Amino acid sequence: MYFRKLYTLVFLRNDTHILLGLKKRGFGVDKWNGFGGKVEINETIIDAAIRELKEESCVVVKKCNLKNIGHLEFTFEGDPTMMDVRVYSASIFEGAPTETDEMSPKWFAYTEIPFQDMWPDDIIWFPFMLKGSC
Ligand SMILES: COc1nc(N)nc2c1ncn2[C@H]1C[C@H](O)[C@@H](COP(=O)(O)OP(=O)(O)OP(=O)(O)O)O1
Repeated sequence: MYFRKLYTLVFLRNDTHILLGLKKRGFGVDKWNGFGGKVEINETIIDAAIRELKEESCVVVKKCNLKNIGHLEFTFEGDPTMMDVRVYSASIFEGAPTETDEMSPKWFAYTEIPFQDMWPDDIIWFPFMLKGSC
């Protein structure tokens, strides 16, 4: 039996590129990923997605411009917590992606995603996301 914990993960995209951030500390350090983190108590999932994106990249996105594109569940051997990750994408946002204490942002062409420096599961589900089939 697992204890479920809610997380968010946001990807900014345009027709050809996706914004990833290189995690500078903590869980997933030195991996490229979307922007996200834990949903706080008394916070909606979407508010958490907006807050984490801003904290980690300085980009502001409006609720109406966030599209819910997926739901991932991760478990780790010996850990009773299940990470319940709600995934969003947005192509309309305000501000320029800026390095923060947590993340260093960079745009990648869809053909040049750095899977070798990402979580190993990403190569399985990213292609579906990039094709727009989720
Ligand atoms: C295991 O595979 C994973 N793949 C991908 N692509 N993303 C993952 C995976 N496991 C977790 N994640 C995501 C989910 C969240 O967006 C982050 C983890 O959040 P974090 O622990 O950094 O949460 P914060 O609230 O920012 O934590 P601190 O404030 O304590 O730094 O990774």
